[in-house]
Amino acid sequence: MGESAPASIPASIPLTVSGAGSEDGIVADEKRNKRGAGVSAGLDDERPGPGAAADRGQTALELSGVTKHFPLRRRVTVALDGVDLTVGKGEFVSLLGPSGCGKSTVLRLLAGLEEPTAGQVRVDGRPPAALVGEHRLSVAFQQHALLPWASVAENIALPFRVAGRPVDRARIAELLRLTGLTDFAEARPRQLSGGMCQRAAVARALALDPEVLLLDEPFGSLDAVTRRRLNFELARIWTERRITTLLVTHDVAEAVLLADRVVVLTGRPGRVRHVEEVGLSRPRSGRLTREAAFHDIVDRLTALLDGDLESGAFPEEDGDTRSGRRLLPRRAR
Ligand SMILES: Nc1ncnc2c1ncn2[C@@H]1O[C@H](COP(=O)(O)OP(=O)(O)OP(=O)(O)O)[C@@H](O)[C@H]1O
Repeated sequence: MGESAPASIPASIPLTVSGAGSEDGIVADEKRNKRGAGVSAGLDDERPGPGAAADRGQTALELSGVTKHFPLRRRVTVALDGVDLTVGKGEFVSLLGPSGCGKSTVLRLLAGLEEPTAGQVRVDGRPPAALVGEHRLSVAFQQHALLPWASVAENIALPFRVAGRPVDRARIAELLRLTGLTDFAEARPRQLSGGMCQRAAVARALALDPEVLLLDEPFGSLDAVTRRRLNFELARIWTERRITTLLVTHDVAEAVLLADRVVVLTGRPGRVRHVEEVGLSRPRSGRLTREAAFHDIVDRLTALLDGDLESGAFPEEDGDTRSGRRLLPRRAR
C-alpha cells in the first residue's frame, strides 16, 4: 500500500451515484445528483463476504448538497459546490478529477477533518467525528508517517495504544501476513523500501478493523512498477475484508482497477460530473488490465479528464476564487 499516514483505517466507501459512460450519462448523473443520489445509513458489522457484491442498499457515506469554501485573506476558494454523493456499504469507490478540484477535500470532510460550509456530511448516518471517535473509520494519506524509531509491528500496533485498547498480537500477525511483511516485523521503517512502508501504513490503518477506509493517493510517491504491484495487493486485501473504501487518485488505471465505481469531479469548484460503473469481474488481476473492457473504461475516463484540460476547466488560474466578501457565508466574514 501507499506511504500513507493512517489516522485509522476505514473499510470501504461506495459512492452510490450511478451513471453511464456517455455524454448523456454525464448529464444524467448531474441531474441525478442534483436530486440527491440515495445514500442510506447503516454501517453495522455485517460486511459482504469475499466475492459478494457490495450492498448498495445500505449507505455508508453521504455528502448532501455539500459546498466548501476556504477563506484566504480577502478571497475565498470555492473548493466544492453542491456535491451530492452517496457511498454504499462494502463498496470500493475511486475519486478522480483535475488537480485542485476538491478530491482531498471530499475525503477530509468524510474523515471529519473539515466542516462543510453548507450541506451535510454523514458517515453511518452520523457526523464523521462519531465514527472517528469510535475508531471505526481510518484514513491513510500519501505520506506514511510511520514512527521512525518503532518496529513495523509496533507501528501497526499504534492504533490500539491510541485507542487505549490492549494490543491484539494475533491481529498484528494477521496484518503482517496480509501485507506480506511478516519477515520484517522487527525492522525499522528506514530498513524498508518505499512500497513496504506503504504496506505497513495500510496495515496500521486496518489495525482496528475499521468499517470505512479513506485513502488519499496512498501510492502517489511510488514508481509505476511498485505502484501496480501494490494495487493488486490492495485489491486482494480488499476482496478479503470488503471494507468500504474511498480512494482519491490521479491515476485512471489505478482507479478503475480497484473500484466498483469511479466518480469523476469537474474542475474547481468540484461537482460530480460522472459516475462510472466499473463492472469488471473480481478478483482483479494483471490479466484483467490487458483486456479490452478494462482499456475501454480507462480510455473513456481519460478522455473525460482530457476534455477538462482542453476546455480550460483546470482551475488553477483563479476561475473560482472570488471576492471573499461576496462569497463568504455571513458567519465567516
Ligand atoms: N486548508 C485550505 N485552505 C485554503 N484552501 C484550501 C485548503 N484546502 C484545500 N484548499 C483549496 O481547495 C481546492 C481543492 O483542494 P483539494 O486539495 O481538495 O484538491 P484536490 O483535487 O485533492 O487536488 P490535487 O489533485 O492537486 O491533490 C484547492 O484550490 C486548494 O487550494
